Amino acid sequence: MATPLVVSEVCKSFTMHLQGGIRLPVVADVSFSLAAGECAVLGGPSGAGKSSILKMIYGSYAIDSGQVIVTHEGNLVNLATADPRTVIAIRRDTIGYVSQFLRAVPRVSARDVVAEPLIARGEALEKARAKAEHLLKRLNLPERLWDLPPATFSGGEQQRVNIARGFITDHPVLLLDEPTASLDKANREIVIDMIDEKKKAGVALLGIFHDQDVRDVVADRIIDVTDFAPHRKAA
Ligand SMILES: Nc1ncnc2c1ncn2[C@@H]1O[C@H](COP(=O)(O)OP(=O)(O)OP(=O)(O)O)[C@@H](O)[C@H]1O
Repeated sequence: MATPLVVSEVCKSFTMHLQGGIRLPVVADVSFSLAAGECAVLGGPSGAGKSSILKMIYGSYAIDSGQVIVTHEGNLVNLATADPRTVIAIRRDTIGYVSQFLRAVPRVSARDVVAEPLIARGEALEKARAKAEHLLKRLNLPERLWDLPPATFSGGEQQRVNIARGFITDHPVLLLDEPTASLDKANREIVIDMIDEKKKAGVALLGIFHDQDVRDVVADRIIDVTDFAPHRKAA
């Protein structure tokens, strides 16, 4: 079986156009791979570049140099050079992402926000909605909220909608950016179980977890992002 994700010598800096074009190097020579069925966790202090690495892998941030190779529909694709249509197809079928905050779509119910990634992959509406309801129930989102748009939900409720949306598909790679940050202990336990089920299903997971208890339980391996600090490379 092909390695689902290989990150090789990736470098990233931000150019601050409003500050006279100053370049801020964030990470350099980021190299690691993810195996099917493992959960690797990005570690390191605030500002080390953990979220930036996830965003590059998801195609949200441009990559200055290096490669992010993903196995997509049986082919190896380099996300650093992929065209936007390919990035959209990879997001639909290969790489899932649970961000910290829900980007709520006005007037779309919580149930349909969760069902949408399955519908985009061709699942029948009723089946997708049934699966969405199952996940929302599992995550203890009160049934009275399912028909409502999540914009006015509490932080923890929005996060559970986001988790359900990210976990509803069977993407082979799943990126998790602090998925448990706003959750109480009971719901954190449920998300830990859901991560475990993904691992058993052969999904490769890469996450950021500031909560040490969650990290200790889910991490098969910690990738220390300070190893990719740009100044170390220049020294
Ligand atoms: N869009 C951006 N424009 C400019 N600088 C950015 C941008 N995104 C991130 N940075 C900078 O890159 C550095 C790394 O940020 P990043 O969010 O990746 O760190 P992190 O390790 O995830 O931090 P935290 O644990 O606090 O979330 C920071 O100095 C941040 O200010």
